[in-house]
Amino acid sequence: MSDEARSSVVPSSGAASSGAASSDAPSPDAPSAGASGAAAAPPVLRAEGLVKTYRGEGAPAHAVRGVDLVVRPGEFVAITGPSGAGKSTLLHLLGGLQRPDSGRIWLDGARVDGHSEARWAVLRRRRIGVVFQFFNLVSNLTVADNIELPALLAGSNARQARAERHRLLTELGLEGKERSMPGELSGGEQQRVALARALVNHPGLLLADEPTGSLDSKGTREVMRLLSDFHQRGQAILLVTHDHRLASAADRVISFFDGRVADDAVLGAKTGGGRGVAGVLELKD
Ligand SMILES: Nc1ncnc2c1ncn2[C@@H]1O[C@H](COP(=O)(O)OP(=O)(O)OP(=O)(O)O)[C@@H](O)[C@H]1O
Repeated sequence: MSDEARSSVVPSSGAASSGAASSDAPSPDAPSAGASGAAAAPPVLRAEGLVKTYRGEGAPAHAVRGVDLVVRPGEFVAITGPSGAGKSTLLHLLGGLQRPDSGRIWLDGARVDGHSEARWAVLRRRRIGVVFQFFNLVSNLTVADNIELPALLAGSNARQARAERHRLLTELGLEGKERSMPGELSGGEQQRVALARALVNHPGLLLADEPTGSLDSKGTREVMRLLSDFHQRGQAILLVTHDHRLASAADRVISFFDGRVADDAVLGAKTGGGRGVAGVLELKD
């Protein structure tokens, strides 16, 4: 079906994600070096042939029409595109928050698309951090508890969870807010707490769905600077944003349109490196 034709998300650097993997085993076709320099390391995330159609009362919405995607360790990839293009749906499929109609997903080389809800929940606790536009903090838990809870659930003891929470809050400039409730914080502060919660278990991949979408320009700058800092220290990030200025902080920008990849540009190949937060810092209120 032409509607469901697969759109290759192979980076323009020539790194390959194609080749139908036919088993649950880690895929043998290791990507070649990308512009980000993450040579032959296995992908942190790989997806093939993802399709998602919403079927309700009216006409079906073909949100994702066949997408292949590879994210390498330490890579910062932005997915940008107009409203309704299918960006959030794609991110939700990749994080196991929604199920594809068809297609396959690997995390660190292991097939995961057939996992139960419970196994996906474990993955999101340990190996994939997720941040959303509206923070999704637990409103009746303190900042400290919001961050420590996923660490405890993942098996850290209380001392380790406290130490990790302390390290992250310091790094994120939120010292002294441990006992605050989320509702007592600004939007930018709440998103920083959400980032700490997402990163407390050192996931290989951070999925961020419009993380600055409800922030003013100051909050946006703070959050983008932090994302950039974490990326500089090796964190792989997949950022969904409709804002091209924010996308320019990434190594690679995927333009999504009508459920398909319209373009996949490795910024480093063209410019000698992503712009980092430079474009973001120019944002004005
Ligand atoms: N739960 C749902 N039920 C039915 N249709 C949906 C649902 N969620 C999304 N859609 C439809 O799927 C398509 C893709 O939506 P999606 O939210 O993934 O796009 P998006 O690019 O993230 O948009 P935005 O930038 O506005 O958030 C749209 O046509 C949307 O109306």
